Amino acid sequence: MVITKISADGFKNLKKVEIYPHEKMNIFCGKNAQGKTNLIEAIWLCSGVRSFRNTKDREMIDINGQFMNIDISFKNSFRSQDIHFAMARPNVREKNVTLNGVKLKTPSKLFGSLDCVIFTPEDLELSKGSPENRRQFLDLSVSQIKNSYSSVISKYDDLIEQRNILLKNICYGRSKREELEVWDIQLAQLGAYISLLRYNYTKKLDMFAKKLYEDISEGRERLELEYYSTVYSNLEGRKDYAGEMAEEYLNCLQNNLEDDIRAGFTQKGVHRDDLAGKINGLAVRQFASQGQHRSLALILKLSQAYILAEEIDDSPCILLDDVLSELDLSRQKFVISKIHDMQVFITCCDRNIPFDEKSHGKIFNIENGMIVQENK
Ligand SMILES: Nc1ncnc2c1ncn2[C@@H]1O[C@H](COP(=O)(O)OP(=O)(O)OP(=O)(O)O)[C@@H](O)[C@H]1O
Repeated sequence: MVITKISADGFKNLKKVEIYPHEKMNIFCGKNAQGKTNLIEAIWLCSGVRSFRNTKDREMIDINGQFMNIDISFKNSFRSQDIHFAMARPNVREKNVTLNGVKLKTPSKLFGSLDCVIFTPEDLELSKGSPENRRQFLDLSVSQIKNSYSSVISKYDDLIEQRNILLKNICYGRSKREELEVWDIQLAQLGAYISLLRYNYTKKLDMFAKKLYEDISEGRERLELEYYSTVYSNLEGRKDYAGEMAEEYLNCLQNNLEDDIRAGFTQKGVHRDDLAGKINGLAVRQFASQGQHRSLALILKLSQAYILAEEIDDSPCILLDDVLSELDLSRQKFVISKIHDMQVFITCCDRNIPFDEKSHGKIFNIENGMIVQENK
């Protein structure tokens, strides 16, 4: 997949942007607060996934302006496509989003057209940070290859919230235990399905990540990844998420009920699971060094890109927002060597990036929301 043209105007501080990216490497250089991340965010928005910065709709439009529009043309080996994304004040909820001229109901309908993988500095904390980050990583990864999955996750989150409110009400004698059943049955069905999808994805992840980790550690370290479930002791070979697995999930919720009432929240379930790893047999969480955490985080993101590429039978666009400057030279070279045959958008403040721009890419300069190509 290759983005051939990006136009943007009025998206945050971006002004009259019109660029024709290189089909491989694109580097966007600029001082702080010039609009580099805004450009990455504009591309990401057109992938149909919500803003990675949690930007509210009204914040997307230039504070001094009334409208914003983003236009992206991209192609794969079969066809060329166009995305148009626009909105205007005051009614920012009403977005004008079209794919190849056809109006879409919501921006999320763009999902699955322009496939992107994004690396941000926060992703470098993926291994070391909280389990919540890894669950979000798994959920985004699964939703990229299974369209309906993100709505399952939001439904599960709503149910858990309802259940937790009810648990507190039971604790204070305001509700009865029997009222839980209706929530638990639904939770068990969704939870079993989520467990299975995350488990299957983790198996793929393990396959790609093992090989990449061996490369980054020059054969010295062996990585194993596994899905840590708070409900199931073993998910190997399981398929019947609507039957046996849902039943086991329900039993788990019911067996923990008294503890949950005391705690005031649901202590077991996919909202408490984790992606766990071992390096040379030692648990990453307890024993990994800073460098090992960082390498693992990179490898998880690279594996995400490789799995998506395999699924869509094409390479996704890679968006690296201010990540390389956080890495030492050998890791920078490693990352670039693993994505050099995909289209890449890199933002940075300085241009000490290990690649030969003359033969392999374009460099753009960003200043005050305006973008100019440097090496024509
Ligand atoms: N709605 C908006 N309207 C106008 N300007 C905005 C809006 N939202 C953000 N900005 C401006 O965009 C600029 C930030 O752009 P961006 O986050 O892309 O910076 P950056 O070039 O990536 O910087 P850094 O290297 O520091 O991360 C800030 O100056 C901010 O004030």
